[in-house]
Amino acid sequence: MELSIRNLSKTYANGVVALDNISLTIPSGMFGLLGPNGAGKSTLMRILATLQECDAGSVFFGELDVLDEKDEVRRQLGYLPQDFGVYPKVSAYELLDHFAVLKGLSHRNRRREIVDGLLQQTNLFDVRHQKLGTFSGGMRQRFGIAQALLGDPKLIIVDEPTAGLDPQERVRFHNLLSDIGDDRTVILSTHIVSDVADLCANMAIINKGELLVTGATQELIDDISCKIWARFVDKKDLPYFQQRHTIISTRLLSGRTLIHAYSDSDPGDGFEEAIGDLEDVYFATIAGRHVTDACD
Ligand SMILES: Nc1ncnc2c1ncn2[C@@H]1O[C@H](COP(=O)(O)OP(=O)(O)OP(=O)(O)O)[C@@H](O)[C@H]1O
Repeated sequence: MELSIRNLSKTYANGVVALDNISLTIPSGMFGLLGPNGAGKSTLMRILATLQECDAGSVFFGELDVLDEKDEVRRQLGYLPQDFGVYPKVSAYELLDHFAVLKGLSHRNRRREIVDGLLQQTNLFDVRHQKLGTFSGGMRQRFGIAQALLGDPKLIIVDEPTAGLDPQERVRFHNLLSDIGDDRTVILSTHIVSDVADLCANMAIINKGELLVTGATQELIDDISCKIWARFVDKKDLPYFQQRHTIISTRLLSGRTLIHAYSDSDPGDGFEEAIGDLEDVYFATIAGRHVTDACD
């Protein structure tokens, strides 16, 4: 089912404009919401999860008025917040069972079936009697997904779920997310470009409360692919290149400084054509470059 956000705005009491007239259509499947810290992602996620009020705008999930019919939304929604805390002294099974009761699963045997199933799906069944305080970051996040899946929601929101996970745990977590994204609408909010590149068929980039671009991830990459030029430089020469070219990223590769320039045609100066990727889309968009003109 499609989530339709129209003209959504939110300004905090201190005057910070967290969301500035955002309109966005989120189709089913995995959708990546990408933006730097402070972009407004969590504010948007909390509004969608009915935990915060907006100032103006509308949100519909299919026919459901998300801003108005909060109780119904809560029944249909799974949410993994950025700061998902667990009770360290209870076991995974006990806490998930408790959440299941809160979700309205009152029938004992049925609840047991569902809780066991979710623990299996998130690969936590073997450790279900272990106290949550002993869990690693990755295990805790997988537990967070298990609780978000209670009640078989059609809309799932996960807010920066991979921050702090080691590479192996991230891969495991990605696989889990991609499994649950098959027949649902899953919004993944993150500042990690590769989370979106790995998982999301559709995406948006927001910064400072504004929607900068949205579309199919592969199309956005295709649109920029012919406009990225790369070269290694000595660090001391960086200001020279920054003055003469539109440098969208500077990164270290095996200890050497690699710069990417954005240009419709060969910028000269020793740059070579590079194959643009989602990081280039992200950096060029944040730098205020227009990236939606297709390549020839
Ligand atoms: N309760 C609040 N009161 C005032 N300002 C706030 C409040 N919550 C967030 N902000 C500000 O609103 C802006 C957007 O914050 P938000 O947390 O939505 O961004 P974010 O993209 O989720 O970033 P992060 O990844 O750091 O959480 C930031 O400038 C932030 O400082």
